Amino acid sequence: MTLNKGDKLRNMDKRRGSMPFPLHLQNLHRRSMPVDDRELRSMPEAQPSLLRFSPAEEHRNSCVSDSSDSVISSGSDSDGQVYKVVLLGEHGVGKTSLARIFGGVEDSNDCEETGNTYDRSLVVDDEETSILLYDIWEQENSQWLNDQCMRMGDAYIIVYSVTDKSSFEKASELRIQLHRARQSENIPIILVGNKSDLVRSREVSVDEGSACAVVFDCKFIETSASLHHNVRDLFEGIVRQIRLRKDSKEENARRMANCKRRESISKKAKRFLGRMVARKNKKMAFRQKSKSCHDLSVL
Ligand SMILES: Nc1nc2c(ncn2[C@@H]2O[C@H](COP(=O)(O)OP(=O)(O)OP(=O)(O)O)[C@@H](O)[C@H]2O)c(=O)[nH]1
Repeated sequence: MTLNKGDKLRNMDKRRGSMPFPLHLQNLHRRSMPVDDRELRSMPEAQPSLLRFSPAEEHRNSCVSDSSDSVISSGSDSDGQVYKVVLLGEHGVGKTSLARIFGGVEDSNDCEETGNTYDRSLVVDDEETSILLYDIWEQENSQWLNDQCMRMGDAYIIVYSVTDKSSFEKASELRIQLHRARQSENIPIILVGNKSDLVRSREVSVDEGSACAVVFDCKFIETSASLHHNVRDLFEGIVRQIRLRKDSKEENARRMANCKRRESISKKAKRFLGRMVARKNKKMAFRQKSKSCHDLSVL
């Protein structure tokens, strides 16, 4: 997306809102936008306090969504942390359209007024999580900004258009770049094939999308921003992926703490054999992974 570098945006205050998909109340949308490199550099880290509503506003805006157990509401998440989710992808694949649905801004006439960052607290599975969604990826204008994007996210949504093969290839490149930038980290990534409504001009099949996700070890979903198809699932999915990794990190830390006593020889042997079997049986591992790449609620 092209960043708006106007003074108007520079001076705009951060606002936030909370509302279920779909949403038409533009004035409730909150944005905080890093409009150029300098601003992004000087931008303070998002604090949960920025995301709190006044009680009156909270009452007005909180609401339960119609079809699932998710709510987009105000307030901070249970651990007080705000997770940064970054949208990546080629020009025109629908990043902004997806972000605007998330942010509750759908009228394109409001383009000038909206920024590149959207925050929402989503209640998924009865738990609240605050998400700051960044739609600031630029293909060629700023290497610094792109490097920053690769480093700053707690989770990533890599979007391609199912009607544009080159955007699919670009998505693979982005996945590789991300892997290089964050090698040792197990970051949640969802590969998104957007514009699934354009059936006749499809150039990338569902199978190609999911095979790519399996190879690149990430989750996969097809969406249509135009029809709002699977958009809710996408954002709930990213929340679940963030939580799953957080939980498994905590679990690992707990396990490490408990594992002060020495492992028995038989346990070590079991672990070693387990690894050998997994390595030998790559086909099986591939099949297992490919089964789960569509399930955004498991690791
Ligand atoms: N049919 C269809 N059109 C879509 C969909 N999503 C986005 N579009 C259209 O595709 C065009 C580009 O969408 P954007 O959301 O601006 O794409 P972007 O990735 O943000 O593009 P840049 O800002 O150039 O990086 C717009 O005309 C959208 O209306 C979709 O799911 N289906």
